[in-house]
Amino acid sequence: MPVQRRVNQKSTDNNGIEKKIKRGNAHRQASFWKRPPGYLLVLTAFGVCGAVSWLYLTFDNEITETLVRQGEVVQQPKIFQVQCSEDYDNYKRYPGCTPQTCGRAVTDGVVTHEEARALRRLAERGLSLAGSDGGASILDLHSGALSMGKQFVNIYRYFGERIKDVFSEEDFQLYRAVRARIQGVIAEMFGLDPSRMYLTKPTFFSRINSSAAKTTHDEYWHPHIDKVTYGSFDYTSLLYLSDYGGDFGGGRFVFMDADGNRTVEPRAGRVSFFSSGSENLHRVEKVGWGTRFAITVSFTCDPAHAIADPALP
Ligand SMILES: O=C(O)CCC(=O)C(=O)O
Ligand SMILES: [Fe+2]
Repeated sequence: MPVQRRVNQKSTDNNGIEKKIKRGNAHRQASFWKRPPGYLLVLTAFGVCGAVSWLYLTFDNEITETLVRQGEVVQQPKIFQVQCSEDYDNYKRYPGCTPQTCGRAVTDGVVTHEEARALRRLAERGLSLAGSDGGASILDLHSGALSMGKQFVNIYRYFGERIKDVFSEEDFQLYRAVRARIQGVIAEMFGLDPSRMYLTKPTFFSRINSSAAKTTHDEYWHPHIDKVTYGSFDYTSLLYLSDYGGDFGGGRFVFMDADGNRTVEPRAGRVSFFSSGSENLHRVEKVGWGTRFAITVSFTCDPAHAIADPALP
């Protein structure tokens, strides 16, 4: 797995750096008694610093480019093409849906501020019923899964008829309308037939704060590939419901490319979408303060993995 390779490579590099520094120290200690000229010590120090910086910049992969800032308003999708990974050679192809070209895009022109506010209120109401003991809680309106303590409950079973006091038919209509618009914009950007792509599970609201993780479910920050993590995903979309820098700090979305990191700063109403293969390895930065709300809405090309829109039971 690329994630694994990166980690191993990094620790090998760190070992290399450590060895270099240790070698440098040993050299300095041995030659101290011979009192070398001062300029040699200065040159050695510069050399070691230079080598360490070069190795760090080359291999640490912490060089970051911001694709879209929170304060920017992107009415038409801002598109970033990336080469499709070779994984697609091993997947079944679905005409009109399987990516021919891969990439990512961000748009603020699909969901209005009012819709984002209404969806955020929906998320707040639902997640206030329970929530994780750690920093990351989810609410899946399709399956009914809601984080509770260190596990999940099914809101439809747990709350029964009372769930109708929490969510209204209009809430579900709004989810459906927004889902359909996101599907349309993904189809347009990737040149797909929207009737050949299907909503898939899980589709969930997330609420993240800076509380310490209590279980692995709270560890949202790990690098991952959605197609690997979720299986059925072909296109992932994220609808942000709160503002980076205003509602929370940290929590930027990070594409981890071979030549560096590229971030998207969440903004309420912003939709970020991408092909779900390993060309779009990504992670979420740890949230440092405040609360971050988002919805993950994803699509599959495989009709066998299609799900219906969430609905009140
Ligand atoms: O919330 C985000 O920005 C990303 C979440 C994510 O990577 C996922 O749901 O797979
Ligand atoms: Fe993801």
